[in-house]
Amino acid sequence: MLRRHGLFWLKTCPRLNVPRGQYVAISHSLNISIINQQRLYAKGRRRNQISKKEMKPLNFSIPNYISVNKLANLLNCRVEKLIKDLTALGFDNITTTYILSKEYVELILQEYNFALPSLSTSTNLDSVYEELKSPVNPNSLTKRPPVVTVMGHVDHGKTTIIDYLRKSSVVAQEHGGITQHIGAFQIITPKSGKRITFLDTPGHAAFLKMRERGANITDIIVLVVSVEDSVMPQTLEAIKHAKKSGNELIIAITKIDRIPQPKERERKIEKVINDLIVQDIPVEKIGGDVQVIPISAKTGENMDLLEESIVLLSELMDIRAENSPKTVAEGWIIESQVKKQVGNVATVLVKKGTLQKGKILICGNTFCKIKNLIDDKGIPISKATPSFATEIFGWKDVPHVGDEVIQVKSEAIAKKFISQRQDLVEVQKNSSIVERLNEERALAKVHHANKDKSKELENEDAALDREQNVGPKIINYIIKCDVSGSAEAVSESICSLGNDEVKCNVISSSVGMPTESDLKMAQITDSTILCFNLGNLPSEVINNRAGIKIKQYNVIYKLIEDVTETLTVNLKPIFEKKIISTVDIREIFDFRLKKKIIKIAGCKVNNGIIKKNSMVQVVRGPNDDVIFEGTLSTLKHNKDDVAEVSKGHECGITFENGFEDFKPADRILVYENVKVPRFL
Ligand SMILES: Nc1nc2c(ncn2[C@@H]2O[C@H](COP(=O)(O)OP(=O)(O)OP(=O)(O)O)[C@@H](O)[C@H]2O)c(=O)[nH]1
Repeated sequence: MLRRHGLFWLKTCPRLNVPRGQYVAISHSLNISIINQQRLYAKGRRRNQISKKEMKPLNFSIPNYISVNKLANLLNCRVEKLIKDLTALGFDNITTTYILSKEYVELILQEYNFALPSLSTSTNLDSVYEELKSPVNPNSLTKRPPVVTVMGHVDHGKTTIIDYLRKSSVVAQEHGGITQHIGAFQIITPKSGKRITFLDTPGHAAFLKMRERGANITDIIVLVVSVEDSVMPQTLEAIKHAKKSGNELIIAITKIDRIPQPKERERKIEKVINDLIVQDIPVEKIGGDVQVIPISAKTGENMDLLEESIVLLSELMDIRAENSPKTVAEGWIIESQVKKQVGNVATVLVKKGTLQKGKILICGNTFCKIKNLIDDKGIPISKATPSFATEIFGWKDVPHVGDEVIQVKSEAIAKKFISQRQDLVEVQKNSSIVERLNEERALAKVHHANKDKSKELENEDAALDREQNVGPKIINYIIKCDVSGSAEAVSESICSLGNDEVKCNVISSSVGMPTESDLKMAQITDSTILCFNLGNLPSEVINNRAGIKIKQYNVIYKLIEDVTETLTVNLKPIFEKKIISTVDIREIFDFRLKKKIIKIAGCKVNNGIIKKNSMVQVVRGPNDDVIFEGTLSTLKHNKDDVAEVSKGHECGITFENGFEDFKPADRILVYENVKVPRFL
């Protein structure tokens, strides 16, 4: 089990058939250990051998998320038993409020011998478009140009190299100087006449972003090191990326023109090489295969050598791809933007197949019917083959840099797959919320356990609820708006409301009517759904069965006012003492009750009324030092017990808990606790 973005990545899961990249929401602190997980799966395998006849039918549908408590209800078993069984299965620190994801519920149900209709599908965000791709046909692979990324420390000369290459290629190809920045460009080497594709800045950014996703769009990295500075922090960073990516490496030692004196130049170049050897770069000097080319991007010295070295290396690498128009085309977005007059455009680096006008591409949450293809010189082209970067017009929305592009047969198919992907995005969003909740609850539980061990015996949920009062009280909201701008504005406005005692927490904010999944999430997180500018809501949303509070607004200040009011109501109450009567103690009487002598305060009510259940303070001296605070035990008029005594009348008083340390001239202040209005 591998950890990934705080979730756990089930690499191989025999029963769920979870593919690489599929993850399930288990919190760090509450995860089931690897050993226990293996135990769970091993049990699962044995369970698979149980005959179908022995299986119990499942009479409910499995929700995406469910608390242990509710699962126990559905299974008609005691929650304590379910927790015990879950612990035996390997779940640590499970509480009744712990939220289980569908995948785990399925495992648990199998453990309980339930016949599941079919196990969760194995699609995830990374693989949702996989089935659109065509398998590689080794027979139709043809050579393609290498794709090169230039990396190195700041100011070491990356841009100057790229500028030199672009300009020289423009001049060489006589395209009249029309150049345009599309994130990648191609050169034709002067000697061998071979093509190389360079990822232009932000090639570096795109490279890193795609590498994060496990994709590798570069074949060769040119590591630029200034002869003057040698290896610097970002050089090390680039070396790290290069090693991790497994890309071939070529070293370009730049700015050699700055050291005209040959011997000094030689010495400096040697130093750079030695510094690289220290970093475990297998340069040719020590018998390795990493070429080192000293260059000047200013004067052009050895630039042709650098280009030819790249060609040579790519020849050795034998870089190939399918380029037939019949192959399903694939590529990567390396730049995207909205252009005036033409709309959404994106530069696609082609990985396989051939891009042509009219073809339909899917990418993230958008798609495109290719209207036009433009090359890096700004010239319209009829097709783009592997390793070419081309600007493509016709996207419905601007695709994201680093996203994969895949050809689809029709717009209908594109829409269908995008909708599937959006569902998965929703599921992923929810799993991270669930994970956060589980973690918060686990932390609260640990806090609770540390603070008061004796509470362990108490009802866990009740104790947990109390502990969750530690820190500010959190009021959860789910925001649904007409447009994303409003969703952001509402979310930002209400997030800033609150103080140390009570705070808003936006569980999610999105565009559109509240969905089934929003309602479920609101139920799990005890959230109110705030709808802004949505018009009439469907009655099944307003009258939802779970009783989730849905509030509707079309004026933002009204929404903020309402949320502020809710927060205010949730502020901890503050009470002030209000004196409603004062009573003088005049004499002390001894009263014999059975064998005990009891002291009675003989008093006179100065103002107001004293009642039997009044809260009082007994005060003494000029500073009204409080010597007792509490309630009365008895209140008598003459010898009779009375409920109250009013102004001007005498009475006999004893106090709760046997307090008798009063003297004549002490005073009794009768008070009420009055709630003080609070504001945020
Ligand atoms: N003399 C000389 N100057 C160079 C050479 N290469 C780059 N320079 C200069 O070095 C400075 C930095 O060069 P850039 O190409 O901007 O460096 P960079 O690595 O792209 O910098 P960042 O984009 O900021 O990371 C500029 O003033 C260039 O003119 C070279 O080969 N010779």
